[in-house]
Amino acid sequence: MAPRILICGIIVWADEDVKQLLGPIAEIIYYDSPTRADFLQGFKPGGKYDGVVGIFRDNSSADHIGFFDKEIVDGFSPSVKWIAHNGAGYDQIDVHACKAKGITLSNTPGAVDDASATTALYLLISTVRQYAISERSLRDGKWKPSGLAAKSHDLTGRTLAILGLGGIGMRLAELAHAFPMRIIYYSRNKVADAPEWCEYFANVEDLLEEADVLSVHVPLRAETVGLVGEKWIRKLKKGSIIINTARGKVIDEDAMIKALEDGHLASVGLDVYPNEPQVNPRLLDFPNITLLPHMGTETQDSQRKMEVRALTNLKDFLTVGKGKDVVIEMNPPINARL
Ligand SMILES: O=C(O)C(=O)CO
Repeated sequence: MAPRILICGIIVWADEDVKQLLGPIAEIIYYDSPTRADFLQGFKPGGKYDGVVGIFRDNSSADHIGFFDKEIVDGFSPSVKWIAHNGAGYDQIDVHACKAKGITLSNTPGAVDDASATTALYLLISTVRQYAISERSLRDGKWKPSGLAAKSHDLTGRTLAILGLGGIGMRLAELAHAFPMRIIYYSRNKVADAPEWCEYFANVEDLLEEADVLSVHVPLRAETVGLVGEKWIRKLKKGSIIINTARGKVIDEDAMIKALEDGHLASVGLDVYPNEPQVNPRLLDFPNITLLPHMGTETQDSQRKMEVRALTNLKDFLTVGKGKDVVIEMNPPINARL
């Protein structure tokens, strides 16, 4: 009997790839659960998802069944061995519950780098040049607001501090280096293959003191909730800017809003929020900030790359027993052979 793979979400761009990659080697079933209770019921012996060995998951499934938290993961049949998440951030999945149950989790790093880094670049340019306020002024029939130049700068020669030099942070560094901006970064460890123009700071507070713009690229984990808080924000120079395309909860939103109110921060550019899709109404009152509705991977090219990459991880799991892109918390790896 062919191993069963559950598509838990929506495959938008890689419909043909599903057939090619998994069709010959698996029985593909599509989730059909309007509620969490129905989803969990499906994994009971004889249920519609019983015997599934691998799951493709994307964030759209959360609208019906919620996050892959401990309750969901614990409810999977023992046959489930692999979850291929379609996305770079996997904070909607309880990775420790997966590990405890012998389920390997993979994500799609790399596939999102271009689209997410260009989103950060857009926010960087928009905030430094105050484009959001000027566009609003034009739409209101008022041409440009007076005094804008006094609040706006060239990017050339200014310092971009990158918090977390993974794939997205590195791609943004390359793009911003073209101005050129000065690029500095903080990561837990110096990145071995970072170019020499990317200056490493072992001490985050030294980095913050040098930054004109701080761009956040760390994943959301228990230890990164509120990482960019009052103390770090106040270490930034007066008039600096924060860009966030990572996860909303990595920044202490109240501390950030306070710093916008008292002028310590000149602007922020946000693509992510603590409780998406809700956006704190206090943010909407600032004309000088740029807000996007989580556009980080809203391109067909990136979304297709992500879908193919997640499906390929499942194919590799089925054919050679291990997929690529296993998330870091899975170390040492689980032997996921069928
Ligand atoms: O891939 C992800 O996790 C994203 O949030 C992209 O914006």
